[in-house]
Amino acid sequence: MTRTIIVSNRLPTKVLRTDDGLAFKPSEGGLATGLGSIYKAEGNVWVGWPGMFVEDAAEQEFVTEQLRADSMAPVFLTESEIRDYYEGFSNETLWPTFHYFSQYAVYDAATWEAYVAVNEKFCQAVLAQSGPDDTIWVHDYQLLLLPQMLRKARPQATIGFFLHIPFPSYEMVRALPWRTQLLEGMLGADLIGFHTFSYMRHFLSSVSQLLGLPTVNGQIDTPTRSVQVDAFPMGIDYQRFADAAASEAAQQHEQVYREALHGARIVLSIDRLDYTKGIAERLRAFELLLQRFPEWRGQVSLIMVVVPSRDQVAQYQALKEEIDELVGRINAQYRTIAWSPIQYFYRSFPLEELAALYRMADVGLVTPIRDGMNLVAKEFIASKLDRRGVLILSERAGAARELSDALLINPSDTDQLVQTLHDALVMPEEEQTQRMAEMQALVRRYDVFAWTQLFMSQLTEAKARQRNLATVPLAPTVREQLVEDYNEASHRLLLLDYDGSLMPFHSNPQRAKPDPELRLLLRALTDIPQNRVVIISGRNRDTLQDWLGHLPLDIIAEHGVWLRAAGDDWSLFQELRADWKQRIGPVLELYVSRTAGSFIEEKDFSLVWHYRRADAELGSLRARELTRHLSFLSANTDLQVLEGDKVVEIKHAGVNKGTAAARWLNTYQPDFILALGDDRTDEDTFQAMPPSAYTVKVGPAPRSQARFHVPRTADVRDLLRKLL
Ligand SMILES: O=P(O)(O)OC[C@H]1O[C@H](O[C@H]2O[C@H](CO)[C@@H](O)[C@H](O)[C@H]2O)[C@H](O)[C@@H](O)[C@@H]1O
Ligand SMILES: O=c1ccn([C@@H]2O[C@H](COP(=O)(O)OP(=O)(O)O)[C@@H](O)[C@H]2O)c(=O)[nH]1
Ligand SMILES: [Mg+2]
Repeated sequence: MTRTIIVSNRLPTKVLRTDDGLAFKPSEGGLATGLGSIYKAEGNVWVGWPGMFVEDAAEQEFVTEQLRADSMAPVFLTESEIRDYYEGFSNETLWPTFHYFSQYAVYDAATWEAYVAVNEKFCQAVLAQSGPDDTIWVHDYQLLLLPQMLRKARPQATIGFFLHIPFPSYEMVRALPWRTQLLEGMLGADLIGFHTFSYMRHFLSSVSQLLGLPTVNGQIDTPTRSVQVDAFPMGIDYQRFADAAASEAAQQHEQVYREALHGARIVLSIDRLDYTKGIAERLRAFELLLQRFPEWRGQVSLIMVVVPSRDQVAQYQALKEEIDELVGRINAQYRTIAWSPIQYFYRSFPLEELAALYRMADVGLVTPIRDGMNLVAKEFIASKLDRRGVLILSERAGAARELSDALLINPSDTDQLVQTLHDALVMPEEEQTQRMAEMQALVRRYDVFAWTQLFMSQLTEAKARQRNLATVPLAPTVREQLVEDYNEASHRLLLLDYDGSLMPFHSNPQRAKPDPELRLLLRALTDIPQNRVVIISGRNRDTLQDWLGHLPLDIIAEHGVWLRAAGDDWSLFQELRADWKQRIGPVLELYVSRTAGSFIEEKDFSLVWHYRRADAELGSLRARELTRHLSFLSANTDLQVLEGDKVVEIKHAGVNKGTAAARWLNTYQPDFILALGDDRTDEDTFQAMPPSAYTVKVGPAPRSQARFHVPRTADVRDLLRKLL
């Protein structure tokens, strides 16, 4: 049976030390509360940290035992790991960076080391808890390296990753000295999920700009696999909150609270203590409300629950002081014997009491500066059984992308917030229930169970897509077979693409000259009398002649336009015209003027626009535009537009690498064929080959008509050496 192993930094249960020894309590925070409902299905396990330093071996064993009964497996962290990995790198480097608080971000090589080590520790724990067929679902920014670590240990594993916080713009990510490792760490997964489309877009943009990997329709082609990226806005356990709100206990609490508040209207604010939540800003706005709308004095109270969080991190301590001071000041200024403007609680509440607060609040005030999702907003909605109450929600919370019936505010615009608070307090009941009904329908439908199911089914699909690709890795067994067939053959044809297959790319194409190793390798291959070695390239014949002409090779240049058999002169595949270049050239010039770093390569019978040295995203945008433009201009002609690896080429339609390669097949009648290529233009070669040929796609990702795939040019060299 396949099981699901959930992995997150924090377990949904935390251990506490009390006077009576160790105690267990539900954890706070959206990840733990949100997923807490779903992991207990048969055989599943949740691997994570129990939230406290447990040193004693006997105590560790006790905790492990207790948690096992609840399908949890603890990862114990040492004090220095808690400091450097959790408080340090996770919460002083990644958290502020991903929430656009770069001024708070610390860059410290020592905490990075701890982050790597603890991710490794989690990796070992997951491997110990799971079998090769299990699905592993990794959560959040504390474990960005884990997917890749698991992938190394289990290349075939099914691995999902979900990020619960925003994924910021490339400009933020690039500031991290460890950006490459972090992105590569995530790419160990088969499916990567985010709360919103814009987080997903930012991630794809970072991957393309920092790793230079191609991304199409949310799919990233890594050298070994294609990885799917998608948006999955997380939901809550709707029924659980609706039931809690309906419970006898919640109603009793509500009654007690209402009596104590003497009928004041209630604005409710609930968060973990965090500078991303905009708590201080919210207090200032509430103070302004009392200033600008004096009619609310004595009439409305802000109930503010702040759940202690990360209290060893300096910024959190400073924020705590700021809040204490603000609350003190506002209360001191406005309170009366009978009324307090702010009821401030610095602790966490059990579910029934939270439910009572949600039930009774007239306004839910959720105004984070940045927030991955914000589940409090959704819990507030689920608890409104009578559909009365207004949600004020920051447009910078992930939840705002779904909850368009909330009163959306810009958390930097205090005037707007104050006015919106007033509007909410006077909103007609009919409008309240209308808005609430819309939001309830949505939050109920897209609950946490739907979320899990969707993520899991997309993960299964992503995995199936990888498997269904006809192109499979050139596994050691296949390679042995290839070498055996090669050894038995007497007329061997080797069709070798140059750039991206024999040679890695260079930002300046003229610098991708064959290195001594490659020249020796080609020389040795051509020395074998049974071999016919053909370089099959899109490059112009002068360059190929210059670089490789001295070797006894056959050469196909300009995608099949020019041919040269070893020792012979160059000849044209067929008579072609080049007058069209005068018409198309200026169009390419236009794109060069519009795209710094791009340039034109002119060949005898084709023109190429190169953008390898241009800004990656601008380049691919322009490439698509140029392709459309050229396709329009070349309609009803015999010209063809091709998008290659960071190039757009326009050339004759009837002549390509495939038509040229076919000529070699006919004249030479080989009994062994190896054809290598890396880009779109090599697909024509692959297509022209008989089924028995060894066709091998080189480089990022297995989307090809070739039978086999190798990730790097270095693998090609290895393979060719095997033939000597
Ligand atoms: O584990 P802690 O350091 O105590 O922090 C608590 C959790 O905070 C973060 O929650 C996020 O996940 C929510 C659900 O997806 C989302 O609504 C919210 O916007 C996020 O901030 C953090 O991502 C978790 O890893 C922490 O456990
Ligand atoms: O006393 C409390 C107050 C809040 N919460 C829960 O903490 C979570 C906060 O999640 P959210 O997504 O809003 O923000 P995060 O803390 O994850 O950034 C919600 O599920 C709340 O129900 C809690 O467990 N105890
Ligand atoms: Mg190539």
